[in-house]
Amino acid sequence: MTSIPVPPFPDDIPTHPLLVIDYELLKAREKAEIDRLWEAATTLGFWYLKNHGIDEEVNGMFDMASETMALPMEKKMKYEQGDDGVSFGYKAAGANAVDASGVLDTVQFINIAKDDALAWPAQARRAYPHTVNARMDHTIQPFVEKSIRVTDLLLGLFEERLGLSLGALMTRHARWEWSGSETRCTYSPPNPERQAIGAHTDFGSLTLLHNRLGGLQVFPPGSDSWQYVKPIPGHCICNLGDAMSILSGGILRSNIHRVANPPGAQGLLHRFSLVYFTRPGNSVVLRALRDESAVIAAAVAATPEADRENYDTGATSLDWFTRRIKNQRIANRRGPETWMASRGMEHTEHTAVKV
Ligand SMILES: O=C(O)CCC(=O)C(=O)O
Ligand SMILES: [Fe+2]
Repeated sequence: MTSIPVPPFPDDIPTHPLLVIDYELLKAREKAEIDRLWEAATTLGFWYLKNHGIDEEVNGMFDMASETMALPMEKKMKYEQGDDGVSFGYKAAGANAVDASGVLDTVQFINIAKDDALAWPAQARRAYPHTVNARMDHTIQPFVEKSIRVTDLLLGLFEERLGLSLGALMTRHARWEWSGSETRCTYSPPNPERQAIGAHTDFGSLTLLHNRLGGLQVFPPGSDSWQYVKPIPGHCICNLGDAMSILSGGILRSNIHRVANPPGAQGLLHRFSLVYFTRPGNSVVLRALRDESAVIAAAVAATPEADRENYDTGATSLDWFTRRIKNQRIANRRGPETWMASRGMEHTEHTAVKV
């Protein structure tokens, strides 16, 4: 599927510009580039990353996604993630709500735990369809390894800028600790009427997203509308999730986003996307690290009293993740309150309503 040409993203549709950050310059510790990363991370919390070196593995992952999604439904359902708040495995279309009124999503996922990719050929967390197993060692493992390498560099840079000691974030994302970190392939058929994925902030720390078609939209701070983020070949879209916002006392931004039908002629195509989510180790308590950084302590002190409790959740990463996944599942829905119970750091005025 990598060679199928796609119609271009329309040029008459407004898009939200993101800063383009060069991974090679970050690796070389170029101060000007690290400054731009910091600007992106503390304003919108989204940026493009070029020269990440994952392209070949990304192509293989898209092939794995189409092979997996083409399996008969009863095969895929054998690996369904279930309703208990675990996200590894397959998710069928319509298993999650996209808003408080309970409208159903249109997206399918295959989510593969970082712990399974690294443990292969042993099984850590769960079993997967043969289309996944067949590509574990030459596609999925290298993709996960490279995604971890990129993520570790970014976490190290954030540690420094946040005034944390060396390893303060890294040890909270240790590769050996079981976590919700996973790679996800998404598939959604054309549907101009419905959202593929409802408005949300990401649950974990850092997301690396490889998009070929449009459809991703952000709701920028201070804006009054959803805006598309245009895919750029060879550039991944990075964004920060709730855990980084909480650990940093709100200095790093976890911005709300969703997936709508791709615009223009792209809207007639079947959409696949590929994500690597880094989430803290299961045991990590989600609270601002104010006792480890004067910068973070000052940020929390400057937060309005009513919002300060957001930075001391009392939840472990596992609790946080399980609650959010579980309460999105339509099978667990009792009413709008179930959707609200799935919420994290979303700016709530934009999340419960259809905009
Ligand atoms: O498919 C996309 O463009 C974004 C997916 C996403 O936001 C997610 O899976 O959390
Ligand atoms: Fe997301």
